[in-house]
Amino acid sequence: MERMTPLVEARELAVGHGGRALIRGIDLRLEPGRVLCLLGPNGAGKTTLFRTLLGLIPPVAGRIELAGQPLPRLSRAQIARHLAHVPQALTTPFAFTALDIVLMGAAAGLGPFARPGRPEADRAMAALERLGIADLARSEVTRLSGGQRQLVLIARALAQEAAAIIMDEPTASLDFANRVLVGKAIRRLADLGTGVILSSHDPDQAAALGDHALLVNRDGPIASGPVSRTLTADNLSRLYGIPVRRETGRDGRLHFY
Ligand SMILES: Nc1ncnc2c1ncn2[C@@H]1O[C@H](COP(=O)(O)OP(=O)(O)OP(=O)(O)O)[C@@H](O)[C@H]1O
Repeated sequence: MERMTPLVEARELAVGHGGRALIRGIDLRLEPGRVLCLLGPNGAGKTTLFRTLLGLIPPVAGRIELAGQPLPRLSRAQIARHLAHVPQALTTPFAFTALDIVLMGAAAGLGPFARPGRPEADRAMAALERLGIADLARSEVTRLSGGQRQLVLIARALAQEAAAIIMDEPTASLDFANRVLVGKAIRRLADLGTGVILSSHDPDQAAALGDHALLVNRDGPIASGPVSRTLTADNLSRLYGIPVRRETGRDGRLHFY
């Protein structure tokens, strides 16, 4: 059977800062419609890996391809068509409205001198509606709560309509209802064919949302593969350096404690 070209592929990747590797030997592959969860302790290098995959910092070693094309050969606008990014937090000192921010996502695939028009505005509004925050469109983001700002960032990534989205702890600052909302939105996106790579500090969430998991700590990658085989008590105990137990609930979901 012919193998599908992955949306994102990294081989023998080493990532770090100033040429010094934090993690070495990362192999990852994201296919359309799949959710890959990255788990690891604080400071392991998850954000550094994401910034490397997005072409924002150079790899220390190894190769990255987006839809079969080497990352260094792609322009920023081309990368934006392949990969959208939901950072950990929205930081802007400017009084942008939520709609302004989401419009930036809708316009990310345009050339450097093109201006967003009606189609981009419609896409931005549709993304806000999908996350149930259309009523925030005219609100200044500096006045929104952390959770609302996070939803705006996710809407910006949706509006970009990239083939894959990288999300850095997308539900970290959300209350329970918004966590559920965003979790469902992520699964729905994947069901419609988008590839998602997300980091999480919650193995239960990774098991619920992920198809695959990649576990990395300061020693490097510990395990990767389908969630049920990768999120084992042994692997998570090694990952976090504490005893972890795993249980399968009556609903068939994995729980860790
Ligand atoms: N621009 C930078 N220059 C030098 N070192 C950096 C830079 N950004 C981050 N680091 C260091 O790289 C290491 C990994 O940071 P990173 O943010 O990638 O970890 P993380 O796994 O995402 O952590 P967390 O779970 O706490 O968000 C940390 O020790 C951090 O201090």
